[in-house]
Amino acid sequence: MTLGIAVIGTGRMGADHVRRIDSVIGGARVAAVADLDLERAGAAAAGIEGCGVHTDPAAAMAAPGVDAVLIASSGPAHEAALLEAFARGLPVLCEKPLTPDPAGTLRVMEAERRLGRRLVTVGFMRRYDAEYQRLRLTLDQGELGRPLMLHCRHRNAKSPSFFTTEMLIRDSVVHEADATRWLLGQEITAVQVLRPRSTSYAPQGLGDPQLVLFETSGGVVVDVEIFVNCGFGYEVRCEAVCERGTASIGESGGLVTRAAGRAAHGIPQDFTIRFAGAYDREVQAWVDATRRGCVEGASTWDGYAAALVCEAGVRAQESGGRIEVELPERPSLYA
Ligand SMILES: NC(=O)C1=CN([C@@H]2O[C@H](COP(=O)(O)OP(=O)(O)OC[C@H]3O[C@@H](n4cnc5c(N)ncnc54)[C@H](O)[C@@H]3O)[C@@H](O)[C@H]2O)C=CC1
Ligand SMILES: O=C1[C@@H](O)[C@H](O)[C@@H](O)[C@H](O)[C@H]1O
Repeated sequence: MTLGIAVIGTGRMGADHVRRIDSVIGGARVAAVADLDLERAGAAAAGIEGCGVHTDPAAAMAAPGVDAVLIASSGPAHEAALLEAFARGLPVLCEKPLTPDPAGTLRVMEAERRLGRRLVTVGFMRRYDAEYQRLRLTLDQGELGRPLMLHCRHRNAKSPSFFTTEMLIRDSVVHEADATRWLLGQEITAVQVLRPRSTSYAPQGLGDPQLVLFETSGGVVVDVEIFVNCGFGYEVRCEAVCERGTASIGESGGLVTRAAGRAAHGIPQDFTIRFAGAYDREVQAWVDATRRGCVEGASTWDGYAAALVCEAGVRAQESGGRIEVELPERPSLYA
């Protein structure tokens, strides 16, 4: 059976996911879309046969032929959409952050536990990126010895107009929170944030860049430069420093040219280019698992753990101190 998907939120990511489901991946169709902005929803659905266009997420989920939901609305709208999907028993792929704050994620987790089965996959797409997968395999194979440190760089050319200093952590560094847990198989136990002077290219009031430090349960220290108005392009790098060597990803965009005394390579301008393959694999994997009746990938628990790390990060931003992450015991549903 072809999976009928309701896509909630048809902004930048939602519209890209509609295009991906409609013309890149297999086994699924866009059955309905919803966005508060009807025109935007209509534009995303243009040319897709039988795709209903709505402003209300609940109406899109109730549309004929909907078997599953992809949530790509703004972070604060995720919780209501998730609970609506649960009420209908629909499997969900939800863009990160699962909710912007751990209190919201906890409510979602409690609702899913009451259902007694997993319905949610969180869109932490780096888990599907070929370079991240090779880095994890390299660490798992153990030839480099135990990891000691990760040096991460996360740079965006320009932040959206609605971006706040908190969002550098909750919206951007949330990726490194998940990637650290996934790469190392360790929990993040404490967070510190150092705040250099802000770039004059950041909108007024935005503290950009920042240096975020994680400590992990296995004694690894992770530094993350988050810089969302770097100006020159989109870069996500990670270097693992291990006992017998290092492994790094994100160093070059692929092709390198050498001419007239210079070597050069292009830099992607945003995540839709750098992570295009990862988004394709993520959505395909979710569709395939859902059609088999399975739920795979990052769980609500992973979304919660990342949200707790980000909460500690925001408190560390405010206090300038070292904040411990209080992670409760993992419920058996997410074992
Ligand atoms: N995995 C990744 O690399 C990325 C993930 N994201 C995530 O994707 C989500 C969407 O981000 P963008 O597309 O960049 O934002 P956007 O602002 O371009 O789009 C959000 C859309 O959601 C709609 N919306 C908001 N509340 C709604 C509601 N209650 N019901 C229906 N529609 C609603 C808005 O009208 C807007 O069209 C966010 O969770 C964001 O964190 C964004 C960029 C990259
Ligand atoms: O998820 C994303 C955005 O929401 C976030 O704002 C960017 O900083 C990240 O690079 C991107 O992957």
